[in-house]
Amino acid sequence: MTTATGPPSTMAEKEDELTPMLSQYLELCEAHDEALVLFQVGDFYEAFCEAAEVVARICEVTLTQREDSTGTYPMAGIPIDNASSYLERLVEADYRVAIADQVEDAEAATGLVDRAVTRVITPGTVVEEELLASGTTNYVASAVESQQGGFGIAAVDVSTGECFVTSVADRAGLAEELDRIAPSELLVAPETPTVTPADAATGWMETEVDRTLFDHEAAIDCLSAYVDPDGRLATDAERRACGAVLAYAEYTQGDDGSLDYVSRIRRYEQQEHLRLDAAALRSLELFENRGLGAGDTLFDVIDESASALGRRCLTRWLRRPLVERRAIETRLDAVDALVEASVERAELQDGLADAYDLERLVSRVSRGRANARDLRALQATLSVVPDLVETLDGIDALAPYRERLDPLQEIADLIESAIVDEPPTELTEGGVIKPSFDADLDELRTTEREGRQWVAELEAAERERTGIDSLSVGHNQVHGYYIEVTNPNLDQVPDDYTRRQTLKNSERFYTPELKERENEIFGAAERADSLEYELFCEVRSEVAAETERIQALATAIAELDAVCALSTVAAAGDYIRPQFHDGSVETGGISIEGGRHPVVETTQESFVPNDADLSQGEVAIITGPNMSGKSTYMRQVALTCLLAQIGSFVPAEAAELPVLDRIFTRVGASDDIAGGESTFMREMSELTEILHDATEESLVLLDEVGRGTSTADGLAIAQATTEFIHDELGATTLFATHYHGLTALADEREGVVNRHFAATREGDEVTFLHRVAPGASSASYGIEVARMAGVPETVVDRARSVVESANGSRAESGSAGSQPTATADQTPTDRTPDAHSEMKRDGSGTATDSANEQTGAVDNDRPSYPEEELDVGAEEADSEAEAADHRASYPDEEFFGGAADPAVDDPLDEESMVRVAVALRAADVASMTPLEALNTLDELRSELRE
Ligand SMILES: Nc1ncnc2c1ncn2[C@@H]1O[C@H](COP(=O)(O)OP(=O)(O)OP(=O)(O)O)[C@@H](O)[C@H]1O
Repeated sequence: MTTATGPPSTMAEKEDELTPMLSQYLELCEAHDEALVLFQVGDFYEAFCEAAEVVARICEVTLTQREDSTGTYPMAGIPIDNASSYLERLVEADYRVAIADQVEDAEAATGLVDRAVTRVITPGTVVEEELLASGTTNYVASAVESQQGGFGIAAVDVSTGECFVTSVADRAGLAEELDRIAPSELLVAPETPTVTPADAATGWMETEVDRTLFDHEAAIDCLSAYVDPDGRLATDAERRACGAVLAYAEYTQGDDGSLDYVSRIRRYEQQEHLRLDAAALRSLELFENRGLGAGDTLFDVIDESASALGRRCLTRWLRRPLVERRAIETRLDAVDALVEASVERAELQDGLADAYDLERLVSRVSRGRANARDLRALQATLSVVPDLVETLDGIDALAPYRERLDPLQEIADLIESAIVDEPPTELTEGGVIKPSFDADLDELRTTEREGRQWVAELEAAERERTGIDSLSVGHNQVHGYYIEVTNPNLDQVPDDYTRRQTLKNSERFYTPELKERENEIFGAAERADSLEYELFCEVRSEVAAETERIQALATAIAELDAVCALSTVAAAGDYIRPQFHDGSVETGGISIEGGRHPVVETTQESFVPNDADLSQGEVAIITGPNMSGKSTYMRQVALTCLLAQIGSFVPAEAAELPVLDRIFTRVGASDDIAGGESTFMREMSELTEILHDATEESLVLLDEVGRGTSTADGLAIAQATTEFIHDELGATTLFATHYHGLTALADEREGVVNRHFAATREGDEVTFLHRVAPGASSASYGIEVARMAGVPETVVDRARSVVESANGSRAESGSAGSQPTATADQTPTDRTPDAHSEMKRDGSGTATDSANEQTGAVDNDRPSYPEEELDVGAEEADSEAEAADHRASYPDEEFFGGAADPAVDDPLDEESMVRVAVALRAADVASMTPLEALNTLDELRSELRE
C-alpha cells in the first residue's frame, strides 16, 4: 500500500540512482516514516510522490511533476512565507508533518544544501502561534496501565510548558480523566490502553508510537531532566506515562535536549477537584453545545476575560472546580471584592487587555524560538504590572494576587534598553538592537554610517574635482559602489578611476578610496548585523533564565484576570455570593432561592426563576409536560453548584450549598448526541458508573433515564435506580421523568419528594409556566408538543382520538388517577389495568392491539400491572388468517378514524391485510416511543389504503 508518509516506494526502488537532492529527501522520509515530510527547496516546502498528492488535495495546490534523469515524480509545494494556513489543513486532516528545513545558507553551500527535520507538527504538540487558537490549552497525553491495577496518566501542553500527572483506579476513571483533559493527541503503543473519547467529534487523535517510549528506563532517563523521577511522581505508571509524553514532545520540537520551560510537573489526585465525567461535561454544556438550537455554553457566559491568559485559566477552573472549602472562599472573597470595586475592576481589565500570552511567549523564549517582537510583547506585558499592583493596593481580598505580581523589573529594563520599539521579524538583518546598548555595535554602526555619509558626499566632491556635472555615484548588489560617467565625458575621467562596468551610454568606475570605504561599510554592516543577532540571543537567554519567574507571573496575571471576569459576570448578571454549609452531611442540602439557568437566561426573553430545596440525600422526582422546563431546572441546580465551586457568584437570589465531590448526569437516550454504540447501552453503562461511584456528597441528575428501552423495562430500571440511590448511596438527586409511576415512591419513602412543572391549556394551545411546584404532574401534552413540532395533522388528530378513546374507556371502567395532579387534564397516568380490559370489551381483537400499542407507548404505570395484563401480545391474533378475519369484521373508520375518507368504501385487499397483520404481530410495541407507534400506525393504514 502506498501512503503519504514514509519513503515513497517509487524512489526507494531506485535509491542508488536518485539525484543527491531526492536521495536526501528519501533519507529524511525514512527517518521520519510516521510523518509527511515537507522538504524546503528555496522558498517552498515541497512534497513528492504520494505525499505530493495528499498535499495537493488537502491544501488545494497544483500537483506538478519533477523530471530528472531517473524519472518523473509528482510534486506539490506550499510557499514558506504563507505556510501556516496549509500546515493547519494538514494537521486538521490528522497528518503529522515533519518540516525539513535547509539548515545552511544555500548561497554559502558547496553542492547540496544540508537539510534537517527541525520540528514535527502534530495536533497535540503544535507551538506555532498561527495554528493555535488564542487562550486555549492543547495537550498531548498518554496513559499506562499499572501492574497493581489502575492507570497512570500524563499530559503536557508544549505551547505553554504545563505538565501534569495523575493516577486513576480503573478504566472508567481513565475515560473520565481523559475526557476532562481533552487532549488533542493520545500516544498509544501496543501495551498501553486505548480509550474511546466520549464524544468523537471533540475527541483526540491517536498516535501510535514505539513501545520503547514507555520503557521504564527510557522514561526515567527523560524525566530526570525535569524532576527527580523518584520524587514527585508516585507510581511507575505515572513515570512511564510522563516520560513518554515528554520524550515525544522533545522529538516533535526537533530539540535534542529537554524542554527547559517545562519547569514543574504537577501531580494531583482526581478527588482534589469536583469530578465531572464526560457525560456531565457534555450534558451540562460547559464547553460544547451541539444539541438542538446549539449556542452558548457556560464557558461563553463566564468568559469575560481580558487576556488569553485569563481565558485559559477560566477553562482550567471550569474543568476542575474546587472541593476545598477554604480555597473556594478565597476565590469568592476576591470576586466579592471586585464586584464592589467596580472602578478598580475596570482599570484592571484595561491593563489586563494589554497583557500578551506570557505562557506561550516564555515557552518560545526558552526554546530559542522567540523573535524580537516576542520580547517586546513580553516587555509590554511586564510594563502593565506596576499599574496592576497599584490598582490592587488597598483591596485586602486581592492581597494574595498583588503579592504574586512580580514586575520582573530587571527583565523589563533589559528588553527596553536592548530591543527597538518596533523590531522586524527577521533577526539576522539588523535593526533589532537599540543604539547605545552595546559599545562595539555602536562603533560598527558609526563606521557604517560615516562610510555611507562619505559616499553620499562623494558625488559632489568628484563633480567638482573632475568638472563632470553629470557624474553620479550609485550602488548595486553585484558591483557595489561605483562612479558613473556618461560616454561624452569619458575623456575627463581622472587617472585614479578604475573601470568596473561598461554600459551602453556610460562607464562605471571606482577609486581606491571608494573601494576601501566600501569594504569598510559592508564589513561594518555585516559584522553589526551578526553582532546584533548575538546580542539578541544573549538577551533572549537572559530572559529565558527567568522562565520560572515569568511563568509564576503569568499564573498570577491569569488568575487575576479570571477573578475579574467572574466579578464582571456577577455584577452584570445580578449574581449573588453563594454560602456553603459547614460540610457535614446532615446540614448539607441544596437550597437555592430564585435560581436561574446561567445560559438559558441569556437566550430567553423572560426567564422564570425557580427555587430548589433539597436536603442532603433527598431524591426529587420531577414530572411535567414536555418542554415545561424540567431539564433546564435540573441543570441550573447543577450549574449553580458548579459555579459556586469554581469560586463564582451564582445566578440566584440566595443560595446555600454543600461542597460536592462529584456531579453525575445521565441524560436519557434521545436527549443525547452520542453516536456509535447503542445509546441505551451507553445510557446503562453511564448509569452503572453513577451507581458505583456516587457518594453522599454527590449530586446526581437523571434525565429520563430508561427511556431508551421498552416502557416496562424503562420504568422498572428507573424505579430500581431511584431506590438504590436513595437507600444505598444517599446522593442528592434530581430525576426528571415521564414515568409518572415513579412518583408513587414519594409515598413509600421519606426523602423522595415530587416536584412538577405545570402548564395550562386553552384549546390546542399549551402555555408552559416554567415554574416548579410541589407534587407530581400528570399531564404530558406530548400530542400538543408533537403538533407544535410539525407532526402532520392527521397523525396528531388520530393520536388525540386514541388518547380520548383510552380515556373514555377509563372513565367507563370507573378508574381515576390516584396521584396528586397539578392540571386538570386526563393523562396516561390515570390509566388502570381496567382500561385494557375495557378496550378488549370493545369487541375487537385488532382494536385491542391497536389501543394497547398506544397504551403501551404512553402508559407509564405498566410495571405495577399484573404480568398477564402487560403482555398484550399474548392475546393477539394467532395467525395471519385469523388476523385478517378480525380486521375484516370491523368497519374501517372505527379502526382508523377518518369516516369521511373516500378510501373507506374500497374493498380491502386481502394480501395487504395479511401484510398488515404480519407487520402488527412482529411489531415490538413495548419498545416504541409514542411517536414511533403513531408513525407505524400511519404506515399500516397507508398500506391498506393503497
Ligand atoms: N425557567 C424557565 N423560564 C423560561 N423559559 C424556560 C425555563 N425553563 C425552560 N424554559 C424554556 O423551555 C424550553 C424547554 O425546557 P426543557 O428542555 O427544560 O423542558 P423539559 O421539560 O425538560 O422537556 P422534555 O421533557 O421534552 O425534555 C427551554 O429550551 C427553554 O427555552
